[in-house]
Amino acid sequence: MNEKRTVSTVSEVINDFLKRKNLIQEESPWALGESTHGGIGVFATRDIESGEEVFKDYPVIIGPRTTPNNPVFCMACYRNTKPVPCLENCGLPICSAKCKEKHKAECELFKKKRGEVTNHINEKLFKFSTPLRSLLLDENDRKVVAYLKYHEGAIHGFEIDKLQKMGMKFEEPEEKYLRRVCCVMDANAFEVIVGNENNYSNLRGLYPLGSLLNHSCVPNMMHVFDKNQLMVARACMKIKKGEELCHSYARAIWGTPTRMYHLVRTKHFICRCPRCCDPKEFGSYMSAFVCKNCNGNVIPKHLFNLKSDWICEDCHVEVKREEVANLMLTLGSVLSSFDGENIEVMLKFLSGKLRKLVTVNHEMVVELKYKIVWIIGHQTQYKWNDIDDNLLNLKKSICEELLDLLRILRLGECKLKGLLLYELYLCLKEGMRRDSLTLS
Ligand SMILES: C[S@@+](CC[C@H](N)C(=O)[O-])C[C@H]1O[C@@H](n2cnc3c(N)ncnc32)[C@H](O)[C@@H]1O
Repeated sequence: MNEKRTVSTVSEVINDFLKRKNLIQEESPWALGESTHGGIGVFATRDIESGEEVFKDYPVIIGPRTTPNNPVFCMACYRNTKPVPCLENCGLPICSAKCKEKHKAECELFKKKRGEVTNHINEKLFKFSTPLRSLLLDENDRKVVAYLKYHEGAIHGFEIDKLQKMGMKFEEPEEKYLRRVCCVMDANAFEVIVGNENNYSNLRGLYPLGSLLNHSCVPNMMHVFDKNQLMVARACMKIKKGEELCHSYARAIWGTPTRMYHLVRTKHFICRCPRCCDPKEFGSYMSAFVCKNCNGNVIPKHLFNLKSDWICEDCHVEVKREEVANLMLTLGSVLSSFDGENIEVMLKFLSGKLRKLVTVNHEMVVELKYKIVWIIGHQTQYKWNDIDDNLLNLKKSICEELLDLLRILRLGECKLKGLLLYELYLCLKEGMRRDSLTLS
């Protein structure tokens, strides 16, 4: 990058990218500007209605995530239905002749880089392949990547170490470029899910304009991806002209310390949005524990400090941060041990032990309720025809409680609200079906 990274140079690069992808809007409701969060941000150039589409964006780099257990999928269409090893022995999965054609340039690159070729899918290679794809970018797209923000640090670039351990060799400038790409991806990439909950592929995509949205835990923007991984970014509440457009880099159903830990570790900043500034999280107490002494709410003693001890709001008894961390770990492992086969055990834990330890809206309670919502009506043993009225009503109440919580957290027309409303609608539909059977 020769020119300085300013609002005007970045705007030029982004607009050129959108033009090349045919995504330029006639009168776009956004413009880049200096953000009070630091660096560049995206701002509304007019009032925007809730639900209105604000921009579309396309990934400059996209590929598999490195998460464990990510099922292998076709490198060209990203579907995970029966990918087979590429017949050219590059080690990557591909699913059809059409996809093989699309994958040709990448196939050549990977064969050249690997040296040794084999006729099976190399799952490690697949998993760490995304940054390597940047070697296929043309000058214009490399310029886009060069203008995106990044942070250096030990946790970034491990994909390149893994590829080198697998025997790949990179010249010094190439390695430097690849490591920079990893840093840029870590700072900016979006999780992209292709498929549905039963059969999905997990990707990460670098969306140039999307990358310029700063974070807020009270976001005014949300996004979805279509089947071609095109991002559609929408307002999830009314936005006034001049306001900064922000989305959330963390899960809304995490409490403040969990979101803070995630943002510091992965994005290197401390959020100071209204929710993070309020130790009670708008009265939701999503991270509070029940005081062993007086049953009051135990909350972090100091804001914006990951090492803070905790304190009871009522009796002021202090709790060491290590004790809270251990409790969170224990609760987390209990929750992940629930596989959905026995909902009664989950319900007993929810209304029994868990409620004695944490507040009614604690993130662990929310996580468990969320699990229960996706089990009732959908999973084996708990399909609509298998459940009694009690379980049906329970699911309905949980959906309503979670929707209330989203309102308290000021999350507007977010994706989770849409999903919960849909599940609530399914409960009401099933209830009406049962009523009509009783009447007939
Ligand atoms: C995806 S980029 C967002 C655009 C970025 N501001 C830029 O200049 O390109 C993410 C980085 O922006 C900064 N950032 C985003 N939201 C922030 C916030 N709420 N407070 C402080 N820094 C923030 C952090 O450095 C973060 O790692």
